[in-house]
Amino acid sequence: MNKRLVAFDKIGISFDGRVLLENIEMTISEGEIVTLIGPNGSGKSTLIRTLLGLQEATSGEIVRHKTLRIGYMPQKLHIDPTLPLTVKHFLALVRGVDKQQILPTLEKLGIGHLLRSQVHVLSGGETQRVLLARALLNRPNLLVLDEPVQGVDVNGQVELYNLIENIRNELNCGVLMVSHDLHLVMAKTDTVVCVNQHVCCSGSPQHVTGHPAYQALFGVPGADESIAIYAHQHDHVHDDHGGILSGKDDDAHANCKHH
Ligand SMILES: Nc1ncnc2c1ncn2[C@@H]1O[C@H](COP(=O)(O)OP(=O)(O)OP(=O)(O)O)[C@@H](O)[C@H]1O
Repeated sequence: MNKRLVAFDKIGISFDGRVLLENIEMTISEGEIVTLIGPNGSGKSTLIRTLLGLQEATSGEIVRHKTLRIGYMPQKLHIDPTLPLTVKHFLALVRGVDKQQILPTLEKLGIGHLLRSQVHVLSGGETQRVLLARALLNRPNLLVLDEPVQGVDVNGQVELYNLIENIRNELNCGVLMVSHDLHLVMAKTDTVVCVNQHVCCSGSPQHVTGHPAYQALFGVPGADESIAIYAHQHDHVHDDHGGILSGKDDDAHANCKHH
């Protein structure tokens, strides 16, 4: 059986007394692709930051397997555009990197030809692959990807998701990713976790997309299935502290795991 790499155990996060997340339960095992979805500002990146140890949880704990080794791919590359920096030098900055692995890793991701390119001239898709290469050079057993296809066109998105799936198949690593795309990502995911203050629903893509809580949150496109539109129907009301107000909108949470 694949080993469990991470378990979020009743994680709660509040800022200035405002509850952002509560009672978050989620696990990621080797070989498993888990995708976090949820509306803007629902705390997906904050959960990732908590896993990375950059944000403290207000309650609960994250249980990490003793062998856990994370390769993290951030949403964006923040580098001063006036700073001359080649892809090779950028990747050589990875702590403990085996420099012999830089070119093979780039080649595996189809960007070996970019070795001597300046990082700030790369396209959106090329930048994402370089960031993925950096995450892989950390020799992870868990890849953590925060919106990995951001700034990439639809064809590029399909290719990137295919790459991520191939990497998982090859390394048997776990993958935790945040995504706003509901259609493409579903096909590449073992487990979907839908957060909106709490875990509204989770499970296989088939289970989640058929779940009333998911359907209450996301508009599912009917006529044109070729492109999924991220449509968050915010059909319940939060109070000033992020709590969910009761009333006629209760149905949106009627099927949630946590109240
Ligand atoms: N350190 C912090 N102090 C105060 N508020 C914070 C802090 N970090 C995050 N927040 C707030 O928490 C909320 C959730 O932010 P987060 O970036 O995790 O959401 P998200 O689900 O990733 O959003 P998006 O889909 O837009 O990327 C935001 O309102 C943000 O301003």
